[in-house]
Amino acid sequence: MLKYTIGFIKRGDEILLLNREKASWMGCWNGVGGKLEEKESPLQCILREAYEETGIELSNMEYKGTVTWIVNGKDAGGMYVFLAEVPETFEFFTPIKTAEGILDWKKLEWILHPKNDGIANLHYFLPTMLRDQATYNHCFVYQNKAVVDFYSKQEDLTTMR
Ligand SMILES: Nc1nc2c([nH]c(=O)n2[C@H]2C[C@H](O)[C@@H](COP(=O)(O)OP(=O)(O)OP(=O)(O)O)O2)c(=O)[nH]1
Repeated sequence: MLKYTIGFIKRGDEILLLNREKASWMGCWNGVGGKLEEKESPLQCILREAYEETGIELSNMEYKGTVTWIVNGKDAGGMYVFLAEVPETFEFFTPIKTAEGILDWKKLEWILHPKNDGIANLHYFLPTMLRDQATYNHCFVYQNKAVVDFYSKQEDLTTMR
């Protein structure tokens, strides 16, 4: 079982991102989400975290796979990834300053721009996740803070039943 969830709320060509105020995330835009609580399923966790962090009550989010990290040769855990598409008419006015940080709708073009270093490592896995119906296991290999390898594998759902 992985420890975290991350979720992307998509409205047209924008995604609602959070710039957390926590020291470890300072200045870095990322999806909503957080740590799984005891006895909570990944879906329950992301729906709770999305509500806590944005106030948006989603009834469902689509499971899109996992992201895991290997840091200096060691398994460093990972997160379950979810997506929710809301209609383009969905009203949620930003930027909003919350207890967690700042929420804002960000254009996909901005999120995926290769020169954008004000964002968590989303450009590696977000395009596949948005394009493909299948679920994937994405893996980052870090050497200290630098990504030295990244690979994705389509999830084999037969082994998960
Ligand atoms: N894109 C990306 N997201 C990450 C990475 N590592 C990581 O924890 N996340 C995600 C998982 C969660 O959605 C979020 C972590 O949020 P958080 O540490 O504030 O979680 P939390 O509020 O539940 O934690 P806590 O206050 O209970 O300690 O960031 C990463 O390397 N890349």
